[in-house]
Amino acid sequence: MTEQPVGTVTTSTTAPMVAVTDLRHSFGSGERAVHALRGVSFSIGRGELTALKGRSGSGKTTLLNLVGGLDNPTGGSIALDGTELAGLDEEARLAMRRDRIGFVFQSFGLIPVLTAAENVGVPMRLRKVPSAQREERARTLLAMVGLADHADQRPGELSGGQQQRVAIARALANEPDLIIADEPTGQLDSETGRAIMQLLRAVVRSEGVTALVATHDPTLMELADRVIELQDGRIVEAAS
Ligand SMILES: Nc1ncnc2c1ncn2[C@@H]1O[C@H](COP(=O)(O)OP(=O)(O)OP(=O)(O)O)[C@@H](O)[C@H]1O
Repeated sequence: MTEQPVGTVTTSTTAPMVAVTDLRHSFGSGERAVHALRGVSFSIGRGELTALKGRSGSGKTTLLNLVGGLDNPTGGSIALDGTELAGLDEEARLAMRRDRIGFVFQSFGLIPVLTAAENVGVPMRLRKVPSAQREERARTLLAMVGLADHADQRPGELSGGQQQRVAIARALANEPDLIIADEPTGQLDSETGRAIMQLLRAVVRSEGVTALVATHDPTLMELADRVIELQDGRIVEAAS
């Protein structure tokens, strides 16, 4: 049994990993308000890889930030594994992000002065995992993403594709239930991008995680279990 923070809804084993209902989000107010999301609803089952597509400005990043608990929606609700994000206090929300979600960004987001293994260890440090255990898991994860021989190199000594592999290993460090990735291949050439997408597909399968990935990359759309398309803050297509 995992401990439930006070004030959260009890997790149900049948709940979808992600349930988004009539989600709305605006930036600013009055006449100048930008309505980035205008009533978005969908759910993602456990172990599914969902690609989120849409033109620039359609609301993809806004949606990922809300699902990841990085921002509060203007309206509607988000439940992760049956827990309503709106019902969590700041501490519980932080714990949810740290322990149950792994983030992957377009710009990799690695710490330049740390080695690949130390970067992968960062989320575990936040959870106070002892260093020997951290080191061992970091090396296991780096081997899984094909970087066994690069554990002691710093990001500046790695290619873009290798850096994104480190970021994927880092996202898996705390055995998350959900991976949220925003344009993970946006800075990579198409061949490297394809390899990263195949890696994401493989880890979603092998680790049993759920993934929501914003992308313009047709490779991921082919590999995804489903594709959700956003247009002007609304879902226009939710193919399975
Ligand atoms: N912090 C902000 N302040 C004001 N408007 C914002 C802010 N962030 C996003 N927006 C607006 O919200 C809308 C949705 O933006 P969002 O970044 O979610 O789109 P996107 O689909 O991720 O685009 P891209 O593919 O270019 O990353 C856009 O009109 C954008 O200008």
